[in-house]
Amino acid sequence: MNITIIGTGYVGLVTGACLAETGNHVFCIDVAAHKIDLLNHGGVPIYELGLQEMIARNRAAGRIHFSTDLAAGAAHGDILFIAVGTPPDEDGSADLQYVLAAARNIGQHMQGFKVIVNKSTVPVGTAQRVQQTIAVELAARAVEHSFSVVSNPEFLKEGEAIGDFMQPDRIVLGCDNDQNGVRAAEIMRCLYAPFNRDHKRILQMDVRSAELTKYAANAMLATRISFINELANLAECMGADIEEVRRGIGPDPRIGNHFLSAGCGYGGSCFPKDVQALIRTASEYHQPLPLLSAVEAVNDAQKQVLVRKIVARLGEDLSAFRFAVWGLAFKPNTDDMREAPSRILIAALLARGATVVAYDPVAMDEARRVFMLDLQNAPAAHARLSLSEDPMQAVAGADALVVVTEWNEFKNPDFQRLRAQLKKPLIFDGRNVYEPAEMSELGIEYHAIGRVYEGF
Ligand SMILES: NC(=O)c1ccc[n+]([C@@H]2O[C@H](COP(=O)([O-])OP(=O)(O)OC[C@H]3O[C@@H](n4cnc5c(N)ncnc54)[C@H](O)[C@@H]3O)[C@@H](O)[C@H]2O)c1
Ligand SMILES: O=c1ccn([C@@H]2O[C@H](COP(=O)(O)OP(=O)(O)O[C@H]3O[C@H](CO)[C@@H](O)[C@H](O)[C@H]3O)[C@@H](O)[C@H]2O)c(=O)[nH]1
Repeated sequence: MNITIIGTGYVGLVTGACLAETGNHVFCIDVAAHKIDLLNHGGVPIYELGLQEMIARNRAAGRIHFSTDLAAGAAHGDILFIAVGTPPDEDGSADLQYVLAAARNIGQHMQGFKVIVNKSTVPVGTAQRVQQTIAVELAARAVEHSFSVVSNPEFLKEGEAIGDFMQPDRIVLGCDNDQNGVRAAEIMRCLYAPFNRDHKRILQMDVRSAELTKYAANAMLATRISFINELANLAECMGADIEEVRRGIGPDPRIGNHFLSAGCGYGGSCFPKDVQALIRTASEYHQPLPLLSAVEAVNDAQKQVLVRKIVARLGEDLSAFRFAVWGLAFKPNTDDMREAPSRILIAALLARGATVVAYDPVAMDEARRVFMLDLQNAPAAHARLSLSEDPMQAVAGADALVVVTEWNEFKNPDFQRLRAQLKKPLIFDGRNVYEPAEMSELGIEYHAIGRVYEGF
């Protein structure tokens, strides 16, 4: 099929590459000329495992093209995916300006029947707004072309995006019940047939339920994380170990093991903004969501947990201390630092006078950009932050190591060397990467999240 993807970010690029991989002719459009230029020169603007190779293979086969030409994009696709950002607006609601701009562009240029697919995460009712926006543009052109807007939320995780897209748990299709909706549903089922070989993955439903399904999934996952973090903090006070508790509850199939890792809070471009947006949408319906407000509040507090532990151990004034920070991305296997707990931690350490040397395996360029913005009003603090290209160099002479992201390369370092490099054998671990008993044996003072550490 001929497919157009509007927006070449984490979702759009992965969707485009995976649909090209299954034989479609894909045209990827973005307003960011520098991204399109990079893609047309063999680069990829984001770090996602396997993506560069997949794009290169499909470019060489002539199945994927990149352009800023919105008119050509609207003309090319029988199916037009909207995969642009929906960042939080000032009041926490999803900012739909990019989605509606994409809809306007489609309406200004489309010819013949089109399936418009909303892949961005959007509040209930957005498909209707997209439909109305396109209709207004068609009316302005005094043309009649039929189309249908499908809600097809995306559930991929960064760092595992290609696997998630190629082997999805489910493919949610929200389609209208009218003639165009039925036609669109058939086309979408055909497009997704290669990802639905056991015929059980596609879940077709009405559009509004599909839109809410995406928020429900993220809200549920965020709730599990805040729940386990709250219990971790309690376990710590009581001398219980949250990892044991997790082991104890996970085998119950009603609970399960996944998404119950205690840590220094959830970040990323999705959970924080989507929980916030759902709370905001609910308030428009005069239906408060106190549970999700608590999930958000617990997470905001949890992002401070490492700072609290550091201050409790070393005092409020940290100007005499130097900290090595391992991990800047909001999770491993991505360069994404949106809402990353590392940003809160580093800003708080610097604000208390500390010196920080940080390292991340792939997010170093992003870190330079992000901290330039985060610390633009605090030049003196910014001057006390440096980035090191090597994890052991970052640790050299530091008073403590703080682990914020559980990259594989941090899981089993040369502990003797690490201990020798640190000025004090002191680790604050925001992701429970190490075993407290092993740290005791190594003579390292260890502070984790909700774990029992008996000292050395
Ligand atoms: N990142 C994820 O893991 C993930 C997973 C599932 C769903 N989502 C949702 O998917 C959507 C996209 O997220 P993302 O992380 O890919 O965003 P992103 O910020 O990485 O990419 C969005 C892209 O859209 C482009 N864009 C903006 N307006 C445009 C327009 N009018 N025409 C063409 N291009 C335009 C931007 O330049 C940018 O390159 C969001 O709604 C997000 O919530 C994200
Ligand atoms: O047990 C856990 C699991 C995750 N996290 C944190 O939660 C955040 C989000 O992690 P993850 O869900 O793996 O990453 P995302 O790429 O943000 O993916 C989420 O958000 C996407 C965008 O909506 C959805 O498509 C995915 O299904 C959903 O998992 C990260 O900061 C993790 O460190 C924890 O603290 N404990």
